[in-house]
Amino acid sequence: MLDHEQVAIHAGRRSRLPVIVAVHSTALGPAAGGLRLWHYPDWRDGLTDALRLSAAMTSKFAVAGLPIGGGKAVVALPEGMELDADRRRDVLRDVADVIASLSGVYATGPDVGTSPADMAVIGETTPHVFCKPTDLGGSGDSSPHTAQGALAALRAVSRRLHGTSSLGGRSLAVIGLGRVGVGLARLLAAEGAVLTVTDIDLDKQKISDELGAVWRSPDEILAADVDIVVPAALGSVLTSRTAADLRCRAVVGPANNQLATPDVADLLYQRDIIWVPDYVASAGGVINAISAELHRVSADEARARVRAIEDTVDDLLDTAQRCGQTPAQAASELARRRLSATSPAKHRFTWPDASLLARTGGRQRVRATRRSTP
Ligand SMILES: NC(=O)C1=CN([C@@H]2O[C@H](COP(=O)(O)OP(=O)(O)OC[C@H]3O[C@@H](n4cnc5c(N)ncnc54)[C@H](O)[C@@H]3O)[C@@H](O)[C@H]2O)C=CC1
Ligand SMILES: CC(C)C(=O)C(=O)O
Repeated sequence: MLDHEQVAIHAGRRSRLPVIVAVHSTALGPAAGGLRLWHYPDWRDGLTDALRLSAAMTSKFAVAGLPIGGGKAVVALPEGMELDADRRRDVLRDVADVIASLSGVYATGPDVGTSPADMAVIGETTPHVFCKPTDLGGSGDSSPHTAQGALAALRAVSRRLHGTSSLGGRSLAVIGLGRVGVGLARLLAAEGAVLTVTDIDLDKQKISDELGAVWRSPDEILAADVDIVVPAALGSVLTSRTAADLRCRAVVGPANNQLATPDVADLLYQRDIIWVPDYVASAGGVINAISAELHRVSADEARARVRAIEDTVDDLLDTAQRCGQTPAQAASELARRRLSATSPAKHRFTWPDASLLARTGGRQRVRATRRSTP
């Protein structure tokens, strides 16, 4: 059975590439979630990714306490296809057309393979986009905030493991030195953490050297003898096999959809390894973007909301311990409670029209507008 409210699949008018937008839930508000532009063996693998990623966004917003629903967009590139600047622009305009056709049910942002500059191109067609560059009125790159949020989650776990939130002297293995991973690795190195790192892109070894980290191959790193493994690349790194190989005491990181299957959370629990659900640890980027662009709070207040992920993780770990649950069960119950506390889906939420923001000079707190469903 399809769990999602709607899934749009279009062959891009210009690029002919498959553009997929999955809206999982608008129970809490209009849906949001990033645009992933990535290679897949088959476009249907991109569809599977979009379905899983959008469902995770619903939980992410619910646990973060934001009145936003879960969605995600994926453009599935065939293996080996590289996009030159013109073709990339075509793809982004195709994505913008699909988002515009959804009339405000979904707004996009950056994810793997996309950036604020890409959001600016989408913004030429539709207002339903966030994280555009700051000089174009957006909140800019989400990845530093995602890294700060993951750091906050790591602090809560460090307190559990070592009695202090400081990560100085702790050993961590960071998987993936992309925009979020490298930002997080730099924060950890600045605090005196002992780092092991990897990426499939061997050029990233330069960053490893710069950070004074130990480089491992992607195949070896999960079994590294460290305090905490930090997934910061793509999903499904935790399988029943890799869970058995782990030698760490916790797995906490910003990568979305880390579990290949939900039961891996139970395997980790049985091995006494703390796993913080990815949709909790990775929420910093959207917390900042929504706080800045929709709630119009100050940069300090947005940062404080991102740092509050530490309290959220503390509370989840407390609840899990008290109730004899895994942190995954505690988080998913919290999300379920918040989702079921909303009134039945009699109305569909949509993103406010950009003209509303323009009319209010962008200073007024903008609420999602509600549209009656037939
Ligand atoms: N950018 C953001 O604000 C947010 C990102 N995330 C998640 O964090 C993760 C990283 O995102 P970004 O840094 O933005 O993406 P990115 O595209 O900048 O970086 C991904 C990195 O992972 C590497 N990689 C891919 N497969 C790998 C593998 N098997 N082993 C090791 N390295 C591998 C890539 O070479 C690249 O350096 C993704 O799962 C994303 O969905 C989650 C929330 C927000
Ligand atoms: C950064 C946002 C847009 C996102 O998709 C996510 O949190 O996964």
